[in-house]
Amino acid sequence: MTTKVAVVGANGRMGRLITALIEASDEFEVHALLGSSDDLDGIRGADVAVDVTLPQSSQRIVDAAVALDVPIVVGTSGWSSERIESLRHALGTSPSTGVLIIPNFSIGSVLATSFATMAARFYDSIEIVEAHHAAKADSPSGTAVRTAELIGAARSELGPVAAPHTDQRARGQQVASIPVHSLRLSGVMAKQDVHLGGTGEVLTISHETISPSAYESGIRIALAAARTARGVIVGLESLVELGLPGTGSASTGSAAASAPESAPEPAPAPERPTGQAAGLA
Ligand SMILES: NC(=O)C1=CN([C@@H]2O[C@H](COP(=O)(O)OP(=O)(O)OC[C@H]3O[C@@H](n4cnc5c(N)ncnc54)[C@H](OP(=O)(O)O)[C@@H]3O)[C@@H](O)[C@H]2O)C=CC1
Ligand SMILES: O=C(O)C1=N[C@H](C(=O)O)C[C@H](O)C1
Repeated sequence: MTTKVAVVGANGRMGRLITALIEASDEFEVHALLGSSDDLDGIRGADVAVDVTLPQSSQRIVDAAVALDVPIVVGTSGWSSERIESLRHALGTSPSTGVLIIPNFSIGSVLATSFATMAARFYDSIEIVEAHHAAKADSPSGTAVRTAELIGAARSELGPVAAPHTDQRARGQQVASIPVHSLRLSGVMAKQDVHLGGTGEVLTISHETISPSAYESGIRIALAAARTARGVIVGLESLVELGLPGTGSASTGSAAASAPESAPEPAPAPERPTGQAAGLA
């Protein structure tokens, strides 16, 4: 039985990638391809919808999917922990459908964020530098916001990071007290460096997406999981067993706050015998 998917944002970069992936798959089929001038009622009857649009459009699309009882995977950025909490509240205690908010479909990015979260309580001086292609509409990136929020939660007993002179504009935008600096550059796809400064040392956790193919495995995992999920689920790490302390659906901080009401069993950690995402592909 194939899963019928409605792609919202089908004309965009991610929408085209997801459509091509569905069309090449035996597991999924296209139910509808929706752009900004299409009626969201086109989602009706799909097994799963996926939203890859703009932060300012995403809430309305999620609301439409929930109203039609169609589970939705949200790849669009802009879902801060505050927005997620109000969505969770709106869905109530026994939701009949699922909303999977996946700030980054790349397993490497999710691992890098988890590593930074693990390291966060050992360093008081932490800043994030993210770089994206020049056509990206929003800043800071959804991944940087998620990373900063998870770091902030991991340090909840330690308090804010030590970030001097944040009244000066060039010091970035503070998210959960962590300065985030956004570059929008030709030649870059997506990159994030988390710098953790300590006594006599700096730990830098760096991840770079060099091809959109990095998103494909995560997209397949999220689409497959969405069909039976209930409630709000945040992050690929809730769907894939990373095997790291302090990660997964039983994670700490805002990841715990993101624990799904009814998530599917996490997929086992992918085996990567060739150094590629073999187990995820
Ligand atoms: N989670 C992840 O791993 C990733 C997430 N992203 C995020 O995904 C989002 C999309 O990125 P990208 O594809 O590069 O962006 P693009 O600018 O290429 O595409 C955005 C698309 O959104 C469509 N759109 C806007 N509003 C609506 C609406 N109300 N209904 C239907 N479609 C709408 C536009 O449609 P039209 O052309 O018809 O006007 C446009 O084609 C961004 O938020 C980005 O940050 C990106 C990469 C990876
Ligand atoms: O717009 C993009 O390209 C990306 N957006 C997401 C984000 O805002 O974090 C995910 C990835 O970084 C690519």
